[in-house]
Amino acid sequence: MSNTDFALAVEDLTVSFDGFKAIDNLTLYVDKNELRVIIGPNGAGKTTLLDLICGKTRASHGSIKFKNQEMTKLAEHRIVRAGIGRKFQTPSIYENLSVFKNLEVSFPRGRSVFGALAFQCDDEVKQRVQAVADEIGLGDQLETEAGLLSHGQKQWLEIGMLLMQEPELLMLDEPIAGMSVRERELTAELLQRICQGRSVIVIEHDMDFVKRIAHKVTVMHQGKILAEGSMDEVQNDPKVIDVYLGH
Ligand SMILES: Nc1ncnc2c1ncn2[C@@H]1O[C@H](COP(=O)(O)OP(=O)(O)OP(=O)(O)O)[C@@H](O)[C@H]1O
Repeated sequence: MSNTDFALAVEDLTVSFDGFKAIDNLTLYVDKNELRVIIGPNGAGKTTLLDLICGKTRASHGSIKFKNQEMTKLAEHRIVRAGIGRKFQTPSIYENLSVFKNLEVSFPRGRSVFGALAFQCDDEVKQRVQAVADEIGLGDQLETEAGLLSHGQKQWLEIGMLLMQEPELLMLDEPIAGMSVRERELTAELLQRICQGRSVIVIEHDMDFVKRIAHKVTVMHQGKILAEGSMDEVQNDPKVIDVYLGH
């Protein structure tokens, strides 16, 4: 494939587990500043697709290009460094550290041991921590121990930890699971803000939430793309109603 303007270009991607194709010759393009939601029934391959993009799982076949750079052969940390951040369902924050410290440790340090050692918490880091904390709605909770935050706040903190690295593609797996109604609203607003400077891919089952946030929806089924388009388009697609929304 030649170079494209897409942030992410996935082409002919396949992964087999013992002969079973969890992702089957899938092609998907995501624009810069786009918020894409992936929906589909259990076992459709949604999580596996994100695992492939972030390098946790290796493709059997096909290509994943991020800003025109091939990702399929890169180690996971190189994919992170290329600008891809991934949030899993369970938060992996440091419960006994403050919000400030959690964000501070996520600031990308110098790449060498010396860089890391010589690094001090200077104004640049403090400013970024404050900016990210404000973005995730925890700007006045910097000294709070992370373990004392609500479930929703912990999820936002983890998003903040990813934002500290300024990813150009952020991937989130069911970000509102377990959240209160108010937390869901705030998460929708947060996602709308953070996709203004980057692409975001969200896996989600809650259709009201999908309607609120999605620029475009991709429906997966049996490792393939069943439909793609606006929420209205996919919602009225008989194939989608048949395998997913009608149930
Ligand atoms: N490492 C693995 N080894 C074997 N099979 C796997 C592996 N990872 C995923 N699968 C299988 O691939 C299929 C797709 O799973 P995946 O978790 O990607 O689906 P999903 O669309 O995210 O589903 P859900 O909505 O339930 O999270 C499932 O049948 C699953 O059992």
